[in-house]
Amino acid sequence: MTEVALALVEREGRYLLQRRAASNAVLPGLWEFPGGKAEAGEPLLEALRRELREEVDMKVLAAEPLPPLEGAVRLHPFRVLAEGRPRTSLAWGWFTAAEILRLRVPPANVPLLRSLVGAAPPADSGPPRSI
Ligand SMILES: Nc1nc2c([nH]c(=O)n2[C@H]2C[C@H](O)[C@@H](COP(=O)(O)OP(=O)(O)OP(=O)(O)O)O2)c(=O)[nH]1
Repeated sequence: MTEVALALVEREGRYLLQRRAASNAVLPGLWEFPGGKAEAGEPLLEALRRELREEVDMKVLAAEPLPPLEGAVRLHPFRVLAEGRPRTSLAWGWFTAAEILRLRVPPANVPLLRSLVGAAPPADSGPPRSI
């Protein structure tokens, strides 16, 4: 099974999304969380760090894993505290989970997005701490 690390970078209730290139053979034009496949033997947290750096030039400061989702690939979402501003040649933006559900997204993301809508973190929960 292909293991994919996803970065849920949330700021003020909005998540960073980027739009996959229209030319991408896989899920063209869909709005996704930054992330990608772990290489052989690569720990998920390393894949998360590498993909966030490669895709949006941001640095992971802290990450907390959420339950994985099984589909064509296995998605491993992490709540991520990241440093910097996104820099990418793809279209990108900050969206609430409810807004994301109105965009074209990978089908496997829908249950995750629903759980984010239903479980907005309490105001005092603070940013992710573990790493
Ligand atoms: N990045 C990302 N991938 C997702 C999301 N939802 C989802 O089903 N996927 C799937 C699509 C792909 O099958 C897989 C990620 O593959 P990818 O092609 O983006 O991976 P990669 O960056 O490692 O790219 P490559 O080296 O294979 O070109 O996970 C999501 O929100 N973000």
